[in-house]
Amino acid sequence: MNSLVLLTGSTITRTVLHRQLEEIIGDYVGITSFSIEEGLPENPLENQFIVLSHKLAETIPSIQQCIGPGCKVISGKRIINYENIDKLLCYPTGTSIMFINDSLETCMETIESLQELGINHLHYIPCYPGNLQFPKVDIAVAPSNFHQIPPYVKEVIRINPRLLDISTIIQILDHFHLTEPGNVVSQRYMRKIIQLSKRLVDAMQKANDSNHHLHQVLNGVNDGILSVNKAGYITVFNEELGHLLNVKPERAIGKKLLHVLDNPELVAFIQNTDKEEDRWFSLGQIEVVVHRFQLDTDQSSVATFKNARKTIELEKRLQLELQKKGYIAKHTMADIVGQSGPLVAIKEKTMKLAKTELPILIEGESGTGKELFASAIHNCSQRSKGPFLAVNFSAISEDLLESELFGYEDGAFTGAKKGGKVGLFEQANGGTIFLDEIGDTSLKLQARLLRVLQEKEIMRIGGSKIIPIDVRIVAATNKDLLTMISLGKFREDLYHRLKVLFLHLPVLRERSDDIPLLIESFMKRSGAEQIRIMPDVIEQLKAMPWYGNVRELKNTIDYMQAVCDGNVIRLSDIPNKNSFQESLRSVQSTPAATEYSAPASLPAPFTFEDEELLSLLDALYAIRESGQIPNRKRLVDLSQTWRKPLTEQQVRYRLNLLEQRGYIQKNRGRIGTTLTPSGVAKILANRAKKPGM
Ligand SMILES: Nc1ncnc2c1ncn2[C@@H]1O[C@H](COP(=O)(O)OP(=O)(O)OP(=O)(O)O)[C@@H](O)[C@H]1O
Repeated sequence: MNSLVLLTGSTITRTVLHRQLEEIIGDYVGITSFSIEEGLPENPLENQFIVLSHKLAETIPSIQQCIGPGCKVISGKRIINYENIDKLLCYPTGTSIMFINDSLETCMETIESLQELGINHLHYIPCYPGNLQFPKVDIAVAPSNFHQIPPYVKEVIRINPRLLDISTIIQILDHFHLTEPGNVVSQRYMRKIIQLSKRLVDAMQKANDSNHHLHQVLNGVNDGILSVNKAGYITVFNEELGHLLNVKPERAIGKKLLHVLDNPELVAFIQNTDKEEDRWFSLGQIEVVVHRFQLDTDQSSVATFKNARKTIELEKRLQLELQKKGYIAKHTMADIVGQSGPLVAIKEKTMKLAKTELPILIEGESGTGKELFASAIHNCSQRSKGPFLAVNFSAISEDLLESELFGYEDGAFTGAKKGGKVGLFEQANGGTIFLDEIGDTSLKLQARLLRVLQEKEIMRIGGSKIIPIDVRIVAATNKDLLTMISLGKFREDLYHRLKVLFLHLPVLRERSDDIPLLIESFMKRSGAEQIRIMPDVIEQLKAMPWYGNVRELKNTIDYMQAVCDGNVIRLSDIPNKNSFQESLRSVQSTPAATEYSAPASLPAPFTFEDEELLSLLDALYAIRESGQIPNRKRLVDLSQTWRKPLTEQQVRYRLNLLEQRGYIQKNRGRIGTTLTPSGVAKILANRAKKPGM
């Protein structure tokens, strides 16, 4: 039988080349192989056909000693081993790659072969014994037996020793007369080569496809996108930018930026390597906002161009959408009325805290303006263009609250809406969520909220997907959370997460100097500027304790406007003493001693125009029963048949009173006013007394 002896330097090369030859000619030729590493034959070989793994092997003395008389020797030429090399195609142009091999020569040879194969978009840095000063890069190509790769390298592409190239294989086949057309050996070799090439082509195709895809994405974007490399040449220029600048992308890519843009100020701005920045530019008829930043990897500058007019229109549309859904913050810092020391101080603090992204806890008695401040915080934060959603924890039942906040997947529970539901946290993405009355949350919900604050992600009820959310949390309470923590009713960890920043709103009795300003603003807001208020009334109002704070003051003003005669508010118009909210401390002992003041939900006996209030409550109930949403207009209409028909303002005042007494709950948006269980009980008891009503 024919025989061949393979001589190599390293064991790994011997194994790889032996396998290669075995696959091609193993059926016809007996192959023996030796490596210097493992030891060469002790006696010189005679009359053998010897294949050396490398041209240089001829010059190695131990190899020379092996070659005895009658031997025919050929030095193999080698070609890069395709296996794993296709991975290199996936890296972006210009990526730096540490290229390790046994000598500078083999490094350079292999790098050249790669470049010839078309894998020439990368920056290869040769490393070899004698020059193992590893560069600080994330990717390395290294022989499979090389193990001293620095630990910071994130990905190592292992390459097997290079294979014998086709010319060497043909020489071997020739020697054994195996090259005749149709010979199975040459066919097998060709098949192998074709398979390898096909893999390479496939990988290139994949790279092309993803390039094409990226190209489509870039051109589908509504903003102009530009990238300029370190040397000032344009590498990315999408179609939208072409429209904005009136330049065809193919005429821009590859050109120097300053030859394409004739606005030196803009060129300087884009190539400025300082921090990220936005600037407004006029380009002919078009106004654009340019955002510039630098890529860390290769110091390219990237700039996005937004058409200012379109962006403003888009923002307006977005605001309108949010408005339609009721997801906007109605109040700004300017709506917070008052010039007293405590109010000015808290406004200044609020403005500073609003600028951060951290959660804020607002504490304060009922009616001090917690919701007003939350709304103002959103509007002067960087999220002001995003949605603002307010959730009142005491107004919604626990189960409903959980599904409202987190949403649910299709079929998560009986009665779940088909197709699932997007929760409020998801809807508030990019904006602020206001968690009002946070002290009224169950421990179970507190645990879920804690996770949101810690992980900034949620999972819908019945879902398994983790959804990241970008929402700022502002929470408020009129309860003393520290006491609740000591009673085991509030989680301490949640408290600290919520209270990263903290605002304690001053009570009205500590800033009675603000009362005249507040009165003036409420009168203006309700369009009652023609009504005069006597100075002694203001003095008396300033002297009152206002346990219901600004809300109570506002309700009182509304009431006085409704009842006053001849457009003048006099002392006699101030409501009966019993109508005012009492200090909780004087009314209650436990367990709500955790609250600062009487909660609005405590049903109190009617002391003011009982009959009218009951009629109104009944009317609300009737409207709800008929499946309609009660609003002020409907209530005014209904009252026209009563002994004393009500005006819209009177209805509003009475609704406030009903809410303070805990009989109704005024909700935002489409839910409208709802009756609380105490309200329903009151109606039913009243109807039982007066069946005709
Ligand atoms: N400084 C202020 N300037 C103008 N209006 C105010 C001010 N503070 C509160 N208000 C008004 O008082 C009413 C009650 O305010 P808000 O609902 O924000 O109070 P709250 O503290 O959230 O009450 P609760 O604890 O009962 O929910 C609102 O109509 C609000 O606009």
